[in-house]
Amino acid sequence: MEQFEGLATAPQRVLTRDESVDVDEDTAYCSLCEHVAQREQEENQETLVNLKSDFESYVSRQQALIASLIEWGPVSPSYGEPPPPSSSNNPGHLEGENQTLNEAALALHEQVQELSLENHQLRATIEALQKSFHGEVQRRKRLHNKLQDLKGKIRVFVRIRPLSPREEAGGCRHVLLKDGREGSLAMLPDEKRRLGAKAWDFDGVFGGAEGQAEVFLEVSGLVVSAVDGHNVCLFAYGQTGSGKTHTMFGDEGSEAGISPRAAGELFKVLEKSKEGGSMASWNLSVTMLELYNDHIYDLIKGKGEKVSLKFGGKSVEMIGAESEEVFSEAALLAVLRRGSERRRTSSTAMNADSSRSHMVLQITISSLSVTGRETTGKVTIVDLAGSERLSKMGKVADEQLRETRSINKSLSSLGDVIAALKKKSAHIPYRNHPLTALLSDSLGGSSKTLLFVCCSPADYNRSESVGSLDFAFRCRGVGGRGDISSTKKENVSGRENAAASKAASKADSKAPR
Ligand SMILES: Nc1ncnc2c1ncn2[C@@H]1O[C@H](COP(=O)(O)OP(=O)(O)OP(=O)(O)O)[C@@H](O)[C@H]1O
Repeated sequence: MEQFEGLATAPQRVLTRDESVDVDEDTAYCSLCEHVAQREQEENQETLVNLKSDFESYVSRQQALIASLIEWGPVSPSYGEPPPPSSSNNPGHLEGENQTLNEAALALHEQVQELSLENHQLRATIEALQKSFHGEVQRRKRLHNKLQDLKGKIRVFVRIRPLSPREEAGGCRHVLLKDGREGSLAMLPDEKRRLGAKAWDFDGVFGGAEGQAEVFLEVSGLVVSAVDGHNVCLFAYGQTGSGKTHTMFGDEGSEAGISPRAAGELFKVLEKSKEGGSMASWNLSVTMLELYNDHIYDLIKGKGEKVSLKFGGKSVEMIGAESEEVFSEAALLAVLRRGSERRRTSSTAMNADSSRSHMVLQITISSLSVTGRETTGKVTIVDLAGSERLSKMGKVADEQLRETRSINKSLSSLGDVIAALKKKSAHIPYRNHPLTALLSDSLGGSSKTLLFVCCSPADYNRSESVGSLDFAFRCRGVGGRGDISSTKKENVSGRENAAASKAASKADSKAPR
């Protein structure tokens, strides 16, 4: 019965169109064909198992009959007396039955051989389809990467928070307005201080009416890139109290920010890739660091656990940083919550719950494809501490003064790195500050960066907003679409910039605030 060996070990995995990793039609079609062939093979397999069992029962019945024939028939010389002439032990009757069984077994054997051949052919079809499916998966990855790079290696979005109740009560004026064109932003002139209007073009502008889900739509494609093996950096920059932590972490439910949404999306993409048949296994680990007064602390281990940096050839090693493996979205969210609670905050003139440190969250995704290809990508999420002008802080304690100076120094190092990347300098000063050293493998090169510049819309924050937006505009020039943008300079002598002023007044009349 060797012809049955190995049939029970035929592949059992079934692919469905829904489980397909991507939206690419060719891949979906390929996956569907594989599914159909697989289904057919499974049906054949079931028939074969039934036939095998029938065949075995015929053979055992036949063997029992032969045994009876030997026992009772005239061929058996050991018995002197012939058996009594009953139908059950009549050798003539048994021989007839044996003949019928022989014929049935022969017919079954032929059927089994036919099905075995068909099964073999189906297996070859499945192998060919699987090969083509894996080719399609690679093609989808390359196209997705190309698309992300075409959008710009550093993409810059502006998020303008709504006026706070305190600002509204104080009669603050809304001076930052979305222009009609996508990604255009205008700032109203300040006639009293003789400051002209300004306008910028970014990759996108989110006003106060756009919620967390809309913001995340710009990020989800980059989460797929990280699973595909690229380094992705998402960071929030802006004045204190402008909405950075709200954007990067947010609150529960619909107010959840980028980090918890990215956590959910990561697991969704990983599970889909595994079920879709392209990924054999994955591993996800997370580190969470705080950079406070130029020192790095581990937020996973606990408050006060210092981390140091060791510079190798092109790499930077984090000594003392804990990397926690997580296997579910809930576990990753629990790590995020724990780390966020440990972060240093204090009350400032601008924000009652101001983050006084930079927070760097790194999620590393390693995966193994079914063809044996190993891939590692990383999502780095940075919630920068708020930049604050010392002159605006009023009377503050020495400690707060030191914090603010350290924050401003690190942000200026970040600016230097961006400027060097923009100039395509041979030397990029990543190592000048622990913040930029930590981001060295996620800023520049082939990595993809998405910067959210958060701004207050209020007139009394005008100069801080201009500072943040000018910084953001400089960043946008690093690779991609940003290279072809232009900005209109503020007219400091008091003469109005006509184009910017027109954009500002147009935005003032129709843009949602
Ligand atoms: N888009 C938004 N919609 C509604 N509320 C917002 C928005 N952005 C920020 N806020 C609210 O504004 C306040 C300040 O925001 P947040 O703490 O995120 O600022 P921040 O830039 O992180 O400040 P800091 O640098 O001082 O830590 C919070 O109460 C937050 O809920």
